[in-house]
Amino acid sequence: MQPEAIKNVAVIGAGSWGTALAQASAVAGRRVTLVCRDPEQVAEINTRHTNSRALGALPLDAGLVAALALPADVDLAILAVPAQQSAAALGVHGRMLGGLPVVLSAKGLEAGTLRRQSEILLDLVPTATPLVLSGPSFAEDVAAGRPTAVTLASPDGAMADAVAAALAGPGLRLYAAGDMIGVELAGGLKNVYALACGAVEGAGLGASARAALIARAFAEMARLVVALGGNAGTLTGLAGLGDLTLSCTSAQSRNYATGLALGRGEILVEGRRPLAEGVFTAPVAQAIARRQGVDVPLIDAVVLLLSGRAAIADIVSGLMSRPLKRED
Ligand SMILES: NC(=O)C1=CN([C@@H]2O[C@H](COP(=O)(O)OP(=O)(O)OC[C@H]3O[C@@H](n4cnc5c(N)ncnc54)[C@H](OP(=O)(O)O)[C@@H]3O)[C@@H](O)[C@H]2O)C=CC1
Ligand SMILES: O=C(CO)COP(=O)(O)O
Repeated sequence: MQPEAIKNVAVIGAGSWGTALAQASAVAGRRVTLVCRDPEQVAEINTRHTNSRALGALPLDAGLVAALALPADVDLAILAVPAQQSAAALGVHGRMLGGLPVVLSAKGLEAGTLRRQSEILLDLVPTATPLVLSGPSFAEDVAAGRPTAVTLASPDGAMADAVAAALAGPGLRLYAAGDMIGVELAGGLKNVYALACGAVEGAGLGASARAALIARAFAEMARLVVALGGNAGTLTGLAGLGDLTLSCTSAQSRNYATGLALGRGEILVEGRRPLAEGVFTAPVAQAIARRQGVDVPLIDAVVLLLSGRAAIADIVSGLMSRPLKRED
C-alpha cells in the first residue's frame, strides 16, 4: 500500500488519545472521522470544533468530523479506547474492519484472557492487519502539535512504512518497526513501572531510588519481552526507553500520578480517578510472567501495593533484602 492510498481514517474512541491522534491525522492531510458514542459530543465536535471532555478548549482541525458509526469508505482505522474496552469496541465496530490496517494505540494487557491488543484484534477480526503505536506521547502534546516521536510496529513491514508516512506530520514522527510483541509489552509494562516510580516519589524515597527502579524495570521488561518472543533491542527505542523515561519521571502521566497518591498513603477509589492502565495491567503481567517462569519482583511489588495488603515501607524492604546478584 502507498501512503497516498490512505485517504480516510477512522478513530474509534473519542477520549484524549483518540482525539489527539485524530487531530494529528487531520493535520497530516487525512480525512478523519472520530467515532464517539455520545451524540452531544458528536454535535460539539462538528459545530464548535472542540472536544471539551477530552482536550478542553483546544481547537480541532477542520478536516476532522465526528460520528456515531464508522463511515463506509475507511482506508485505515485507529483503535483508541482503554485496553480493557478494546474487545467491546471491536464487538461493535469490528465487522467494518475486515481486511483493513488497524492501528492499536491502547497500552495495556487484557484481564482474564492475558491478551495483547494485537491478539484481541486478530481473535475478533482475523483479516485485519495489526499495527501497534506506542512511545513517549502525551495526548496534550500531540494534539497541540508539539514535537513527538513514536514507534509503529507491525509484522507487515510495508504496511508499517505506508501508515507511518500517512500519519506523519510537522509535529508527529513515526518510526516503523517489526517487533510488535516487544512494542506492545513495552507500552503496557511502562504503566506498571510508572505506578511504582510515582509511589517512590509519593513515599519520599528519593531520586536515587527512582533511578534504580527505572534501570531494574528496564532489565525486568527485557526478560519478559524475550520470554514472549520479542526482541530486547526494541526496548532501547521510543516504545521502551522513551516511554519508560517519560512515564516514570512526569506527574503528567496518570499512572505516575496514581502511584504518587498511593505512595502518599491515599486509597484508590474505583471510577473516581483518571484512567491508569497499569492498575489493570499489573496483575495480568504478573500472571504472564508466572506462566513463562520469569522473575518479576517489581511487577510483584506493584501488585502487592495495589492490593493494599502491605505498606510501601515493607514492600521496599522486601525488595532491598532480596539475595544479591550480578548485574552482568
Ligand atoms: N492520554 C494519553 O496521553 C495517551 C493514552 N494512551 C492510551 O490510549 C488509551 C485510551 O486512553 P485515553 O484516551 O487517555 O482515555 P480517556 O479516558 O481519555 O478516554 C477513553 C475513551 O474511550 C471511550 N470508550 C471507552 N469504552 C469504549 C467502548 N467500549 N467503545 C467505544 N468507546 C469507548 C470513552 O468514551 P466515553 O467518553 O463515551 O466513555 C472515552 O472517549 C489507553 O490505553 C492509554 O494508555 C496512549 C498514549 C497516550
Ligand atoms: O502513555 C502515555 C505517554 O506516553 C500516557 O501516560 P499515562 O496514561 O500514564 O498518562
